[in-house]
Amino acid sequence: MDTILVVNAGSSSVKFQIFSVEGEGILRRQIKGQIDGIASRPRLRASGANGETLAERAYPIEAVADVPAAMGIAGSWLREELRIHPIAVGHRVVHGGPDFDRPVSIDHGVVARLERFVDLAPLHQPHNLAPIRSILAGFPSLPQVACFDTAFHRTHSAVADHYAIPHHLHAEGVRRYGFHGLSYEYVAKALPQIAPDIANRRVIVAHLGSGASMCALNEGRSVESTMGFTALDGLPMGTRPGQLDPGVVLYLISEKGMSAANVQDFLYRDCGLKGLSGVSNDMRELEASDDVRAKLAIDYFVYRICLNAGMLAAALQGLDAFVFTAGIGENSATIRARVVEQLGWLGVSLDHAGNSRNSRLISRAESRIPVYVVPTDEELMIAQHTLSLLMKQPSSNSRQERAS
Ligand SMILES: Nc1ncnc2c1ncn2[C@@H]1O[C@H](COP(=O)(O)OP(=O)(O)O)[C@@H](O)[C@H]1O
Ligand SMILES: CC(=O)OP(=O)(O)O
Ligand SMILES: [Mg+2]
Repeated sequence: MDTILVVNAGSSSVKFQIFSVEGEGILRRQIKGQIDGIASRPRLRASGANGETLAERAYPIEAVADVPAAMGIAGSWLREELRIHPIAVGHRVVHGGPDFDRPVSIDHGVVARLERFVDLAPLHQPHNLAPIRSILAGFPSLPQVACFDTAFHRTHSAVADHYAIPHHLHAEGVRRYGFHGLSYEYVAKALPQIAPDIANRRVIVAHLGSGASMCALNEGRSVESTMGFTALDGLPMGTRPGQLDPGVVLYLISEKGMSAANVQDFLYRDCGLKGLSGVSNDMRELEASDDVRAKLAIDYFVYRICLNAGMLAAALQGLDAFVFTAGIGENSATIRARVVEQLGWLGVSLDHAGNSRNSRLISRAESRIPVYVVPTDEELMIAQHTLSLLMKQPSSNSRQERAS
């Protein structure tokens, strides 16, 4: 069976899927797995084509303290227990910079260009590139494809793409890229089936995971994002602050004597829900906590989602639907209920029973704006892009040399 392996390293999880290639352009999911709760309560879960459990293992926090450790565990499970031999590997690569506006076949030159963005996505890019490099070294003729979080947002207008800084900085790549593009692309492609009435209208999608952002979609294309040059901006996240006055960074440097490296570490690892609560970066733990600072962190998260919804509705000049996705958006009925309640002024009203069941449509029939929960599938987008690049290649020698 010809298979494609997909790898998606996020900030609190490593997700992977294996698809079989069945005829021209047809993919079938065979295995879906993830290690989540990295550095909080790590767990490997994997299921087969019919949803049957293939693995369910909890790990002590010290065993999976970071993404590389999780990548190692997922890699050995796939290699040693499943013995998969893919014909191609598709990777999520968070930062594509100004030049990569679509998925690309990977070679050493592409890797060298993507290494330039490690400092712009330090929680992701190194972990996205590490498996690419080791596969290039071990299986140089195994096709690999990089799919970018930034590419889907390259449709932004010039005003949405700029900061108010001198032009030469924009020319060298200091732009408002936006991230989570593979997730938004999936939602944009899924909406015509789920909600044909609104799929081509004005939709806000809230990708609420460990990293979190929101996207304004018009006719299925991204017109605005809460994230910018890096995945630090916009909503508060597990360990990142979201929108922050740059004056705070100057204060950290001048008053606290922090170096650039210290500030980078601080902004990517010590802020957000973790910094504000002092309890955890993990929404499940905050929801279970009685600590007043955990409550403040959740209040802040909800408040900023609603502020940003106003901004994106302004970018869209109105709103026809709202979509929740990603770890928190798909699973936390409480956060969704609080967001919808605070957006009541927009004419949204919640179907509480549907919301507690994580139904697809969670707004009431009389709600002026329908609200949906759409489980994202970044890995399916990556597999589709990988297969279409594979089919464009004149001849692939991947079938002779497969990963073992
Ligand atoms: N049942 C749940 N209730 C509340 N939050 C949840 C639930 N399940 C997952 N989450 C949260 O989702 C987040 C992880 O989302 P995910 O999209 O997997 O993140 P990433 O891809 O950025 O690693 C964590 O904050 C986790 O606590
Ligand atoms: C870009 C980003 O923050 O990704 P994730 O949510 O997967 O950490
Ligand atoms: Mg993610």
